Amino acid sequence: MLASQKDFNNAVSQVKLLKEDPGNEVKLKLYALYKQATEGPCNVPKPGMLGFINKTKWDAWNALGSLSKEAARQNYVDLVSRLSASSESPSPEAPAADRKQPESDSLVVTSEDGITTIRLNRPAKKNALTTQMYRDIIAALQAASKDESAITVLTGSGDYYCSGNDLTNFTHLPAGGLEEMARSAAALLRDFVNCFIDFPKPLVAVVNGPAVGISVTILGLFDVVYATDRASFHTPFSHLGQSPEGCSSYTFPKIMGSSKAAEMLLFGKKLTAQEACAQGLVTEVFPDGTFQKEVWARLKAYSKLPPNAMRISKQIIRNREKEKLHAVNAEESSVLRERWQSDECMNAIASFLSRKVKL
Ligand SMILES: CCCCCCCCCCC/C=C/C(=O)SCCNC(=O)CCNC(=O)[C@H](O)C(C)(C)COP(=O)(O)OP(=O)(O)OC[C@H]1O[C@@H](n2cnc3c(N)ncnc32)[C@H](O)[C@@H]1OP(=O)(O)O
Repeated sequence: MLASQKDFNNAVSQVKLLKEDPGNEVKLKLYALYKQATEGPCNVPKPGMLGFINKTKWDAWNALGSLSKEAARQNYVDLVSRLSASSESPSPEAPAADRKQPESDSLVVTSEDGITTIRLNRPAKKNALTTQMYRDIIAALQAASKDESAITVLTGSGDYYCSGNDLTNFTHLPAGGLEEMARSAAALLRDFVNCFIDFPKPLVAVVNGPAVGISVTILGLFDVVYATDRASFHTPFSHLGQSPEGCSSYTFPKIMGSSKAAEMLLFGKKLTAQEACAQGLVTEVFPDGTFQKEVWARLKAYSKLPPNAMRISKQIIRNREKEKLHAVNAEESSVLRERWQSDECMNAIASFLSRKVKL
């Protein structure tokens, strides 16, 4: 569900309480989103060249094009909540030794040689993501964005990279029932994906085996994806009565063209590593026998490059897409919230859990 008028009004008040000046670029973004949320698409004439400040503000508003008032309101609320969170964080640098360790053993975070590695560590369950793991990954990414490492890596332990959402997440019904469960799952999903959209450093996926569901869709938000030739890429959303997330409804058609994206996202076509590389989802495929050695040697060399230059280059490459990605994430999460309450979805999960169906 998109942010309400009340959420928006709260965010407008919160901006005035920020402890740190967010800088001109962010203030311009806030201005543009505020205008779009309250007045809709830019509808006033472009100021002349002499009114430099007004022209800059007009350009920022106009750049939002036909973004709906609701999506602009949501993006404004998200931006303010990120600003509030970062202005409350105690220190800009969190050295690896001080890093808060994840709550569960299913995630292991290490920092070495300029690389922070976030490892999914639930091999007996093919690294399926529990609710706690989503939360731990959010915390790990937030810490990695501020630590001293140059590059951040996500990878898996064992023979799988990740089998996607742990389908038993949906079996623990809270007191508010299915509706409440879908609401909180959508909120968690949105926060999780937002962290990938906003991650400021080079983000690399080291895909050590098959990948399913959300672990595949978020690959479109990584900067580089290295895969073993044993990996496969599977998004069986229709089989599960669900719909795409991780911004894949936007990134996949952009990466591979709409018909190849449709075959994956609508029909659940599973790609081999070589196919995923040919489609542009994977950067490079390595033979399984030498995968770890080759990939880590390469990442160690890259981690010695000047970190600020890499951050700034990433910013240039990604920034103009960010608002769009936040809007896509909000929409996908809201659609899934409905899907999770559907019979199609509940039956599919029940079938998996009763061992009748394997994907
Ligand atoms: C309040 C609510 C919180 C909500 C949390 C946030 C929600 C965000 C959700 C975002 C939407 C995400 C969507 C997706 O990711 S869709 C994809 C979901 N994944 C699957 O459907 C994969 C299901 N698994 C399989 O089909 C097979 O297990 C697999 C092909 C992956 C492997 O088969 P294989 O035969 O090699 O191995 P096993 O099946 O024997 O697996 C070993 C054990 O691991 C368990 N397992 C594997 N995957 C999952 C999974 N995704 N969820 C739960 N459990 C999983 C499997 O059951 C085996 O367990 P046992 O040894 O106990 O039998």
